[in-house]
Amino acid sequence: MIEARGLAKRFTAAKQTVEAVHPLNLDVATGELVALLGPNGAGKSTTIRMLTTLLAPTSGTAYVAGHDVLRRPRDVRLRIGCVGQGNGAGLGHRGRDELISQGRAYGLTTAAARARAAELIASLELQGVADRVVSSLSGGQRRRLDVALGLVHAPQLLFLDEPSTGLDPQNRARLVEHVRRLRADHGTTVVFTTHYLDEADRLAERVVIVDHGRVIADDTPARLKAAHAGDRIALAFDDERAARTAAARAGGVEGAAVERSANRVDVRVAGGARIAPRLLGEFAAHGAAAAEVEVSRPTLDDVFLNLTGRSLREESGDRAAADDGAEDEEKESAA
Ligand SMILES: Nc1ncnc2c1ncn2[C@@H]1O[C@H](COP(=O)(O)OP(=O)(O)OP(=O)(O)O)[C@@H](O)[C@H]1O
Repeated sequence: MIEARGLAKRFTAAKQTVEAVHPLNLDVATGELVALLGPNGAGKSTTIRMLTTLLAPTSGTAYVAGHDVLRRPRDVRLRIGCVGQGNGAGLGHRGRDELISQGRAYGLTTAAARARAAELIASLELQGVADRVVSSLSGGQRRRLDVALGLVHAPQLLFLDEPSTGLDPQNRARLVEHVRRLRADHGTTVVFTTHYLDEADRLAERVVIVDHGRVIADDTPARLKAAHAGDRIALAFDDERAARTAAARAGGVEGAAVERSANRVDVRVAGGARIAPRLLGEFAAHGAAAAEVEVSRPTLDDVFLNLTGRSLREESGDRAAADDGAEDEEKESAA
């Protein structure tokens, strides 16, 4: 469904060059549900904009839904849906009318566009919402309407750029459910970006982690966690002496990474739940009984931390910093 080879984008602005996307190879098979994950400014949106024909690559090629994004942008656009970071619907219009006009723009007859709008309203639970003007809708309702707009022409491939940003947890969960159902019911291939690591973990079958414009990992969430992050055994002791003894004992466990800070010890190791009871017994036998213990499974953030030495969470706060001072010199391909 997607075959990108050496796809790259360089922006030049105010005598500064930003390598937004380094030559990137990406294959997405039909029906896959793929998350692009990375900190602000990593190059996720730029990648999606190149794949959706909105931005011309500096170099490289990409076939999307069977067509070359540079040579056959129209054919690509007819086959894909794209929900960007902004709202797609006109604020003064009713959602249903927006859906119908979008259907007409894709060549459906008025009757077919009406039927399609009704179908999407039902499947995205927009009854009662679609007949109000867009400006009166909540963020979550608008986001669902945006997704519906992206689906009017029944695309084979749907791109969602941060679909859940700004939504409350309940609406995020609903959107995730809708995306899942979409794939189950229609076999739609979905590529989405997100800053929510738990969302990528729960929804995606495959996670492509991007950092500084490069793909640094690409696998299922489970395999990424197994390969790059162990379970975490967090321990607290009554005093520092006990913590030091425990850290030394834990250091003897094969493959364990141990960190101590005052009376706290963190052990990263595969199979932590199995290893923890044995360790606790060993600590106690050496006069260093633990006061508290917590075993947690790794997250995708632990994977990122392990790969880059930085936390995705620390970096996802300041969007403005990533875009700072960059004038827009991109070349938009004609609509
Ligand atoms: N039009 C532009 N002109 C100049 N630089 C740009 C432009 N668009 C993006 N960039 C730069 O390219 C890099 C990648 O940006 P991009 O928006 O693709 O990142 P992202 O991973 O989508 O980030 P976010 O999570 O914040 O949306 C950043 O350094 C950004 O400042």
